[in-house]
Amino acid sequence: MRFESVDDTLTARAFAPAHITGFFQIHDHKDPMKKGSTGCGVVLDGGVYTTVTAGKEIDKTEIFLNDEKVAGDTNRTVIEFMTEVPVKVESISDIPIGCGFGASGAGALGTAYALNHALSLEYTPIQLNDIAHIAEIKNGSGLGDVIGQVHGGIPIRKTPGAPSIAQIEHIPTVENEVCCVVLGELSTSSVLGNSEMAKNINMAGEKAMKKLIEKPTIDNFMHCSREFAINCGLARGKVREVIEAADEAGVVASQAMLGNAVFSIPSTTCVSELVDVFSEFGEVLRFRIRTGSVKII
Ligand SMILES: Nc1ncnc2c1ncn2[C@@H]1O[C@H](COP(=O)(O)OP(=O)(O)OP(=O)(O)O)[C@@H](O)[C@H]1O
Ligand SMILES: CC(C)(CO)[C@@H](O)C(=O)[O-]
Repeated sequence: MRFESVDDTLTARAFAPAHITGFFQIHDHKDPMKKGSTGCGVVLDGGVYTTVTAGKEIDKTEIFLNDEKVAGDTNRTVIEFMTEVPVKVESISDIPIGCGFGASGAGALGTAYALNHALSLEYTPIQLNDIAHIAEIKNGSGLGDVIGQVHGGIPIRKTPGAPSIAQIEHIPTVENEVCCVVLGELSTSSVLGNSEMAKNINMAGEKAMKKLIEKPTIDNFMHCSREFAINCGLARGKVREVIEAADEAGVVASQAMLGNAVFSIPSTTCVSELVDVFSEFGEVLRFRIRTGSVKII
């Protein structure tokens, strides 16, 4: 692809939603198409807006997140897979980074869709979804977020692997409110790389999945997630305190995987009580469930 003049700029913008995992099981495989997770999570109306630009003035690929230059390894893997043209990727996130909201998956999906549109590369949505999944797997930044993000709502990921092969089923939902409080960051790759933790995650994840399948409701999803977070040993310290404070107010909350953050999907009558409890620990972030998926904007 050759750009004749500086006016000859190609650009496109995409939105990809956040995905909070409630519980999961790791499924290792040497083929990134088959590696991933099973589990269940919720897709939010907040997420990452990604603009991709190519042109004569852009001679090397650079990635920006919230106006700061970042390594953007997962985004880079997406780009290298799709084109040799250098591009500028600018993501603006209205969700916290490194806190269990699937920002890396949203960035990968947004990059894939915007790049495809900007350069008219003619990949299909199915291919773009798989490319984003493979980039997450190769960089250890996520396992199943991309699958959730492309389906919207509350997808139960019943089999692992890339979006084109993973089987999902939805928990019926309207666009309920999701409340969150963030206590700090937690690196996804550091948890996934700890073999003792991975063993505990898999034992607790299997139990949670069995229990959810028996009764696939939002209420049961929150109970299964809470039990998972405590059983696998990830919910400790302040995260545990927030979960217990919510218990006292009669609302089930759990940890956003994998982050130092707590989330809940309260019934409309409990929202203000939950917000009061969460606000004692930090700023309360309020979203709605997004039943749609990625979009070019
Ligand atoms: N949209 C993005 N664009 C560029 N870099 C990103 C983006 N999202 C996350 N990162 C980078 O990924 C790293 C955090 O990855 P991590 O997977 O822990 O975060 P996350 O995706 O927000 O959380 P989780 O996967 O647990 O939901 C940080 O170094 C951050 O700079
Ligand atoms: C590993 C994970 C919890 C990190 O966000 C997520 O990608 C998932 O559910 O597989």
